[in-house]
Amino acid sequence: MVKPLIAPSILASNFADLGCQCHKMLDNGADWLHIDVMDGHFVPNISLGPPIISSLRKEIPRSDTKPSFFDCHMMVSEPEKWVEEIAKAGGDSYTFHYEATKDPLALVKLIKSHGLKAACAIKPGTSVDVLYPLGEYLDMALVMTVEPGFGGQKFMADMMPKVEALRTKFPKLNIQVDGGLGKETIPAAAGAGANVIVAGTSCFTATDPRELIEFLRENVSKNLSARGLLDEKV
Ligand SMILES: O=C(CO)[C@@H](O)[C@H](O)COP(=O)(O)O
Repeated sequence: MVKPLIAPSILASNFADLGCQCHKMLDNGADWLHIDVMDGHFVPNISLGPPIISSLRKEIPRSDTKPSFFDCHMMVSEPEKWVEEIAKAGGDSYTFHYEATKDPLALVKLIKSHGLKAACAIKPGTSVDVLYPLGEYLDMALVMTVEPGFGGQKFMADMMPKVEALRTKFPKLNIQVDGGLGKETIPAAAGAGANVIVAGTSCFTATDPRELIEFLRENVSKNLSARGLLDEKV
C-alpha cells in the first residue's frame, strides 16, 4: 500500500526567504520538502548544498506531529561523496541519479547505512529497465519528467509509460515524478501510478497553495484507490 505524498520543490522558492516559504508549504498541507542539490557538473546549474540543508533543518526540526521530511534529490556527478554530509545536515532521503554512479547497489547500501531512505532517479533519456534490478532495494524510484537542472520546464508526458511499468512491477514502491507538475499534468502522472509528486513552480506561485496541494493529493488518491493500492492511514 502506498500514500499520496506531495513534495514542493524548493528550487522554485525565493531563497532569500527560504525558511518562511518552506513553513508556508508545510502549513498548507505539503508532506515533504523536495530539495534539489545541483553541482554544476551533473547538471548545468548550481543550487544549494549541505550548509543550507543544515540551516533549514534547524528551522524545521524533525517531528512526529508535523511534516518535516527532507527529500534530497542529488543532481551531482559523484553521489557517493555526499551521503555522509547530507545525513549530518538533516536529510531524510537521498536520491542519486542512475547515470552518475558505476555501482548503484553499493550506493544504496551506503545510503541506508547512514540512516537515510534510498532512491534512484532516471533522466528522460534513460530506460526504465535499469531500475528493475534495483527496485526491491529502493525506498523510491524517481522518473524525471523534465531534463534535470532547472525548474519551470514543460512536463514530458511521454515518460508516463515508465511510471506505469514501474507501478506494475513494484506495486508498493514509492514512485516519484518531478518536473512540470501542476493542475494540468497531474491527471497523466497520477493515472500512470505515480504517488510522490514534486511540484515547484506550481506550488510556489499558487495563490492558494492549500487548494493546489489538495488537488494534487486527490488525483493521486483516486488513482491509487482504483488500483487497490491506497494506504488510507494518516
Ligand atoms: O529537479 C528538478 C529540476 O532539475 C525539479 O525538482 C524542478 O525544480 C521541478 O520544478 P517545476 O518543474 O515543478 O517548476
